[in-house]
Amino acid sequence: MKLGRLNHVGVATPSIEKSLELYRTMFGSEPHGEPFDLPAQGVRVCFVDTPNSQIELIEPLGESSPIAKFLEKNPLGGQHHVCFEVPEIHAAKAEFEAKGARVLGEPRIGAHGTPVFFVHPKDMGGMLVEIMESPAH
Ligand SMILES: CC[C@@H](C(=O)O)C(=O)SCCNC(=O)CCNC(=O)[C@H](O)C(C)(C)COP(=O)(O)OP(=O)(O)OC[C@H]1O[C@@H](n2cnc3c(N)ncnc32)[C@H](O)[C@@H]1OP(=O)(O)O
Ligand SMILES: [Co+2]
Repeated sequence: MKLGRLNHVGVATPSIEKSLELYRTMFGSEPHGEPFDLPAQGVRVCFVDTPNSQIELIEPLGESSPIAKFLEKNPLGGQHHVCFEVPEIHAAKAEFEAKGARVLGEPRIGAHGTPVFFVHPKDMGGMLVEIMESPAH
């Protein structure tokens, strides 16, 4: 499998509004659209565009949010995951599994409307990796 385009860097935050204020003040950046809820992923999301990728701000949604523990350990928030595109999600999942990496659950529809899955940070050199089927697929 070839490493695809870096789609986004996921940044966990206790408050999307406060993070957007930071991006406005520090970079003069405006959000790409309004924040929206993704209940199936347990997060509220908002994107900020960069010239070659996106920052994905994620705030916990609901009590069992997958980013709750991360924010307990990092109350200010911080870099949470990186997301790479692949042409075909099921082939990518099978390849990670064949190489012994722990895929966290089944592919689910992500913030860009295509299926995504996560690979355990302990199998990826300490970095949580999101794999996303390319929107062009
Ligand atoms: C917006 C939707 C979607 C998109 O389309 O883009 C998203 O991006 S949703 C993003 C949020 N969703 C997820 O993160 C789903 C996948 N995550 C998980 O399944 C879990 O969070 C996890 C990665 C398995 C961690 O489990 P958790 O219960 O939260 O914490 P633990 O304490 O058990 O962690 C075990 C171990 O891993 C270290 N860790 C945890 N998170 C990260 C991280 N983001 N980056 C690097 N390392 C991480 C944690 O510190 C523990 O290590 P030790 O302390 O050494 O045991
Ligand atoms: Co993401």
